[in-house]
Amino acid sequence: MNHETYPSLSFSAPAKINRFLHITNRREDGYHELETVFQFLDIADTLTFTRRNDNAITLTPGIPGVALADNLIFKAAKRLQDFAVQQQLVDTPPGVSINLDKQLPMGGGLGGGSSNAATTLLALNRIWKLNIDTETLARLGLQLGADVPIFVHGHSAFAEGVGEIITPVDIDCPVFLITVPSCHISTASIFQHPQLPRTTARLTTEQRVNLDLQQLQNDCEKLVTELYPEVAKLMAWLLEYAPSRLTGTGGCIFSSFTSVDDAQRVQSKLPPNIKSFIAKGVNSSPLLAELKLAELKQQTE
Ligand SMILES: C[C@](O)(CO)[C@H](O)COP(=O)(O)OP(=O)(O)OC[C@H]1O[C@@H](n2ccc(N)nc2=O)[C@H](O)[C@@H]1O
Ligand SMILES: Nc1ncnc2c1ncn2[C@@H]1O[C@H](COP(=O)(O)OP(=O)(O)OP(=O)(O)O)[C@@H](O)[C@H]1O
Repeated sequence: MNHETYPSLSFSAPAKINRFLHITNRREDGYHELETVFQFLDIADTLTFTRRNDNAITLTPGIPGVALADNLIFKAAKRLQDFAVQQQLVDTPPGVSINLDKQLPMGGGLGGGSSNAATTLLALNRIWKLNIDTETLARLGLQLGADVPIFVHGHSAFAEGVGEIITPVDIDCPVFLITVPSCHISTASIFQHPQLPRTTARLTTEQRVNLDLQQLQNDCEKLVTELYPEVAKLMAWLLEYAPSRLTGTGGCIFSSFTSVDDAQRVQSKLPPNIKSFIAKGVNSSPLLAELKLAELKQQTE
């Protein structure tokens, strides 16, 4: 048996925000068609991958309350392993030990689970030397979650369809104060709610070309603030200081500032029970640069 030891490689799984979110249609399968602009934040989980000599996929530490089989990191690794075998890209199923340093709040609309899945697909594609193209990885990712393709592509983007039709855009990169209410909001429960508006008109070509992100809203915001008084109270408080909006189906809110000092001034006044952090918007996911570096290192080895 081959007992080769492999180096460990670490990659970021950044957060995203939806700078606006329109719901334009409900499909027959229950999924919703959206129009949104995704932007990444310079805050991330870190995943460390070590190739194994056997075909096992392990994850440490686990996420309390999420079974290994339901963890999007495990699901992404398993999906890629199965695909590699089906497509005969490998002689034997490859294995990996994964370590997760979780920094992103979960279930708040920051896309941590989807981002973890995308990082796993991209990192293992490299580590297992599969050479699968980005489009195919995005397609595999879409089977795991609507937001995975955007994290695979790794650039700020206008997204439509269920989020998988992606047009890269370069947008302003404010400093954000991200506030994290204590309530957990299930994405599925918001999308299933009878009072969710679902028929916002699609943007015109003119609106798409000259995106005015200040003017465009999040269609989930009215419903979420009605259902969750804690979010309503926090939103009203933040709006006194800065333009503020819900990300995804909530409950995290992002407030925009031109400097870290300004964001910190408001952060210092927040009620003590509200968790928060300051992050900058970025147009390119830090993961892209890390993958490029790993590729260069591999070439010189
Ligand atoms: C709303 C967003 O946060 C915008 O970024 C995302 O599109 C949600 O993406 P996600 O959490 O990866 O969502 P998924 O795990 O794919 O779906 C969770 C649930 O939300 C609903 N869902 C999700 C995305 C979408 N475009 N339409 C939907 O109706 C579905 O009921 C689905 O069962
Ligand atoms: N690796 C993972 N990281 C985070 N959550 C995960 C992971 N794997 C599975 N999950 C499950 O997914 C749920 C949603 O987590 P996530 O952080 O992606 O939410 P979110 O930011 O609201 O996502 P979105 O904006 O895409 O709706 C969690 O509550 C958890 O049960």
